[in-house]
Amino acid sequence: MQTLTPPGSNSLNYLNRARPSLIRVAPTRLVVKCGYGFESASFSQGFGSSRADWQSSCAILSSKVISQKEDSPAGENNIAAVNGHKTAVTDLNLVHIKVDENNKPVLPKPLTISDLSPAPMHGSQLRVAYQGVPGAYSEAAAGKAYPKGEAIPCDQFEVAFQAVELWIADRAVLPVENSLGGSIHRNYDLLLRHRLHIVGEVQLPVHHCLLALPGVRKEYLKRVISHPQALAQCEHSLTKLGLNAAREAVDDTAGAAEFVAANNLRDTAAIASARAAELYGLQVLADGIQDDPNNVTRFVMLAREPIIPRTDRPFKTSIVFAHGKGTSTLFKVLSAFAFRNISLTKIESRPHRNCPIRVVDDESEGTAKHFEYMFYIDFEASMAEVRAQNALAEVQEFTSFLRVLGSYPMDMTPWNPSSSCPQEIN
Ligand SMILES: O=C(O)C(=O)C[C@]1(C(=O)O)C=C[C@@H](O)C=C1
Repeated sequence: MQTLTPPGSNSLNYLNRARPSLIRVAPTRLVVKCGYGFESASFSQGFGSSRADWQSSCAILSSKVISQKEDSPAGENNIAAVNGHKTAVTDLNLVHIKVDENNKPVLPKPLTISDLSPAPMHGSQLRVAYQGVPGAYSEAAAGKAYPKGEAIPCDQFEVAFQAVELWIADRAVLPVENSLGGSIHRNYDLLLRHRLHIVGEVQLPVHHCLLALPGVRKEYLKRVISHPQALAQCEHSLTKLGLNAAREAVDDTAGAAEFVAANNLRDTAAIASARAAELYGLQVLADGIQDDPNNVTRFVMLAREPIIPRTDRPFKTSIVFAHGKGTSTLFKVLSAFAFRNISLTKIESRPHRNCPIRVVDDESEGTAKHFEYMFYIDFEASMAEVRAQNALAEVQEFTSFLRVLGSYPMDMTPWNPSSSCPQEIN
């Protein structure tokens, strides 16, 4: 788990200074959701609501104590049960002291600074939502991102977002792009629709295996099932293996393995991890069947609160924006970064759901229709850097909507490519 120390004074100044300047307002309501002070509502709301929750829990607890006392039969005032704990009542109006099994008082410990950190909120273990079932690559990514976390499987990406929003989980770890298959568009759309912040990224080498029930030979196979990304990442290898099998997409790789095992399918193989083979009792028919040995998927770590951007290690910032009224918006936006020597690591466009088509009157040609897009950009700089702040201030001038999805440490861990070509086991 990543623990970031409090920000330096520069970033704090930045938070305070930038807050009003980059808020973007739609006709009637605030639409921009930016961490890092771009929208104060979310930043303070998270802490505010949890504190309110905590205060109301205290109020409920104390009202229970009082009603317990009032309900207690005469003569039993010295020991009361409060929420299942035996409590010695030393003074009717004052403090209830818990006692242990030897009737010794157990005094509450004072809160420390770590109790006040925003997460984890429930005990010391972070609950990390991922899409898929155990054995999915997303589970491995969740483990890489939060080694001490408790991985919580979710059946859909959207559920993982909601699990964090509803405090059922503390973080979500979700794939956004793969070196072979490209972007996972669904998660780009969901990032915009939900109000979570990107607080980190992990890159996971993805090493696929062809799995089948024990004793099944590849000649028997009529079907290969897996996540669409995994099928795309193994397209050429499957052809090279000479399989005469239809390919079918399912929700996740490990789910495919589980399905083959649970239904005792002797004509179906799954593309999944070696861990999925172990978990669901399948044999590995071919190992390392991804088309490129350097196959890597990039995952983002999402939280309810943003982290404070820093400058003491490489940071990346992700933004999303919509066109402004003027011309050459994209060119101007890219220039804002280029002039400041800020490298872009990713650019993605998605259709604008709320206004998908723009109608333009053209006197000579009649009416033209253009798709409207949302643009997602990742750039290599921290929002604590002045050059990044200035670039975004400029971007804001050309765009009708701008949101910072997160400013977070880059995953710099090198990965070892898996062996260079698929290995058939049988
Ligand atoms: O199906 C899984 O195991 C997943 O974790 C999903 C997913 C993806 O969505 O891209 C993750 C990594 C691999 O690229 C293949 C599939």
